[in-house]
Amino acid sequence: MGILERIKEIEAEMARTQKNKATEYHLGQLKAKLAKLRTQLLEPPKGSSGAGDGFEVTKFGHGRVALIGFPSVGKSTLLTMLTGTHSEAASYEFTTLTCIPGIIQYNDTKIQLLDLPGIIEGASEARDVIAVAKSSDIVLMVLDASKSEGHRQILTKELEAVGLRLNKRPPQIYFKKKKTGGISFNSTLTLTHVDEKLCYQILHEYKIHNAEVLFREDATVDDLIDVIEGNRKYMKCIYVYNKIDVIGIDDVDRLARQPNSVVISCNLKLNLDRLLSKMWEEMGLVRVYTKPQGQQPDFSDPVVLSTDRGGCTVEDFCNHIHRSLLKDVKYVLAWEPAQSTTPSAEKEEGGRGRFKSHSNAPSRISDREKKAPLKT
Ligand SMILES: Nc1nc2c(ncn2[C@@H]2O[C@H](COP(=O)(O)OP(=O)(O)OP(=O)(O)O)[C@@H](O)[C@H]2O)c(=O)[nH]1
Ligand SMILES: [K+]
Ligand SMILES: [Mg+2]
Repeated sequence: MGILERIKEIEAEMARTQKNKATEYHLGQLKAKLAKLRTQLLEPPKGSSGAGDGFEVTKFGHGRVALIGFPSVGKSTLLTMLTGTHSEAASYEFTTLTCIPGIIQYNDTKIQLLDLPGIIEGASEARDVIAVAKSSDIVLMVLDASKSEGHRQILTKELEAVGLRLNKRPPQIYFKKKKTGGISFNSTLTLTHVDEKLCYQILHEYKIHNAEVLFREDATVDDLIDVIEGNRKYMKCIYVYNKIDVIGIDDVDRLARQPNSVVISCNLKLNLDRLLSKMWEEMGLVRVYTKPQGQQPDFSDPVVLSTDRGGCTVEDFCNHIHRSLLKDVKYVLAWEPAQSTTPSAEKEEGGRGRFKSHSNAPSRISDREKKAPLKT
């Protein structure tokens, strides 16, 4: 039996098993079996040079955003609107068959936007699409506002099946395999989903007999499996409801109020600016403008750091300029614009912007200070 059939079989068994205290252990075991099979499915076939890079395009700019969605929700139309790069759009499904990159210019930064083929439920060909999604900083899940709201759940489930976790943080479970000593199971609080026996059973399924497990939150079996698998990718996702021009205002209002959601219409160019600002916000990019002594800073060419990738400390900034810079840095003058998205020279010169650190301490900055966060 192939992996896909075995997955189907386990899913069917899970569906017909009633959820209660008595079946809890059996269901947990099935979940672990399923997770193992899905991981196998993601592994490149033996002898190949690694699958999943079929759609890969070169990274460009300060960040990367992938458009994921069912066919014909308007991904290509959106790419064309936001980047000016033409991506064929049409009323038939699977108009887009490959990955098409475009560049969004926003807040003096360049963000790479990737248009991708539509995903359909249960299609393992989605592997290339998902590999590209995993390589990006955030995902825009494009949804058709006029279609079933269930689409969002279906797609989320599809992505979860391949190890993507959207808008979730990694479970607070410490897990370490050991050579000897058996299983040590501990928790810092009362657990309501997982007990020692269930944990042992899951570990047994993975043939792990020596390990340290410490629950720091009331996590579920699924969380425990995610931690054992160790290959999950935690990503931010914005749910983009397109085509609001064809639905009523009450529905628009309801969709707009959902968490992490933005409603838009490509056809009527509605709310695209809101989408861009939300995207920018979620990417956690920080601009640092350098100022030569006695001159105005160049406000068109910032050094762009990311709170999610790499970090935003003085050290990160120095390393960004040149690897050798850090050891020579004696002090740093940093201005922070007060709540302004576009810093103005006047604000800085007038001293109204908050003068942050090290201004009165032109001595060698400590390693700790080099790790101080830059927030601009
Ligand atoms: N009413 C309406 N139609 C739209 C909007 N945006 C896109 N469309 C239409 O939706 C259809 C599909 O658009 P595409 O951009 O090709 O969708 P896609 O998601 O890229 O589709 P695939 O590449 O096939 O997966 C086209 O006929 C578009 O004109 C919108 O805001 N409102
Ligand atoms: K289409
Ligand atoms: Mg398309």
